[in-house]
Amino acid sequence: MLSEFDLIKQFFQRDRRGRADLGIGDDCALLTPAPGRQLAISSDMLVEDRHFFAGADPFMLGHKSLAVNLSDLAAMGARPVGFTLALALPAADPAWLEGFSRGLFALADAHGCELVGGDTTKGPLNICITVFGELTPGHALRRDAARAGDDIWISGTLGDARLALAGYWKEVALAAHEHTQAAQRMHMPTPRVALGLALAAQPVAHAALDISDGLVGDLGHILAASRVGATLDVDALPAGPVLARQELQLRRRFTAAGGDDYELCFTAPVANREAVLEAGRISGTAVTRVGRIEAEPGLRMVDAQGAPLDLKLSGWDHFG
Ligand SMILES: Nc1ncnc2c1ncn2[C@@H]1O[C@H](COP(=O)(O)OP(=O)(O)OP(=O)(O)O)[C@@H](O)[C@H]1O
Ligand SMILES: Cc1ncc(C[n+]2csc(CCOP(=O)(O)O)c2C)c(N)n1
Ligand SMILES: [Mg+2]
Repeated sequence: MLSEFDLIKQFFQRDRRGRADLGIGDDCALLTPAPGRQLAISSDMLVEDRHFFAGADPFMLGHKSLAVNLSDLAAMGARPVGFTLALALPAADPAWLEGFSRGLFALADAHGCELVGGDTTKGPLNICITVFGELTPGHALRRDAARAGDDIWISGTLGDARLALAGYWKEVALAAHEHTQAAQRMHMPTPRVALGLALAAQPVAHAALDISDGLVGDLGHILAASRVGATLDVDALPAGPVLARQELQLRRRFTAAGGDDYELCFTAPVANREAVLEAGRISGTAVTRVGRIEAEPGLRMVDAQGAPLDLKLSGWDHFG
């Protein structure tokens, strides 16, 4: 039987020296911030039966637990530095821990983000990560920084994760290979860290966030914080490759209000269009212009001809 401390030592404590002055093993980790840089901090929790199905693949769960957190750093334009991991586990299962830690560290190492501490307890499966990043003071891509006249942009594609969920829920009948492809987007999201860094560099963008609850809900946070409104061209939203083959109404619903996308939605002045495209190129991330920030409050959704669309969509709400 693995004890609590064996488990930490075997699966989470690593010998290599990292950025932290003191990592796993004491009451706190110690990190020295780089001189003149600002810390960006965010937490995200994944709960069984709410964020993932019971029996979920542990490698993909390790990846996703960190990916959704790195996505928040990306949305702020911060460079990942380190993270803590709080875990509740129903049992100390070595096979599960091996897969989980492999998925977690594969992504952590790809971003130079060090696991510096955490907490482990017995209980219903629950994974909570807190990430730490750094950025140049004044360059953070804040939700309150959108201005009337800005373009609205989206990274990558939207809706395939929601389509996969619809497949699991039997809302939509998908061929097995289509479901497998869409499910990859749901279980293994790609945090757009390089794009976030490129957008915060000049800075090129004004406001940004990552899309976790669905675009219309999340864009609403930018509009409220910035005290502006927007027109969104729903038919310009880039659908994931599997969703792109579905009918128009489903495409509209799942691109505009899917959830689990972990793409960036950001605003930038019209004068920076070429700079945004360049940020996309240097980060290897597709970027698509999908609307305009306006002084008039409210979100106006329109079709490709500019005609109003009344889609009655809202964002994911755990208590809604
Ligand atoms: N229990 C809490 N105590 C303090 N602040 C919280 C708590 N829960 C959320 N917040 C804060 O509320 C804001 C919105 O949280 P939320 O988790 O919805 O973030 P998000 O980035 O919109 O979504 P996601 O968590 O999917 O990335 C964040 O600033 C977050 O730090
Ligand atoms: C089993 C299962 N059911 C539903 C979903 C969809 N889902 C759950 S939480 C969430 C929003 C982001 O969460 P948060 O705001 O807590 O970060 C979404 C889109 C899923 N992934 N797995
Ligand atoms: Mg977020």
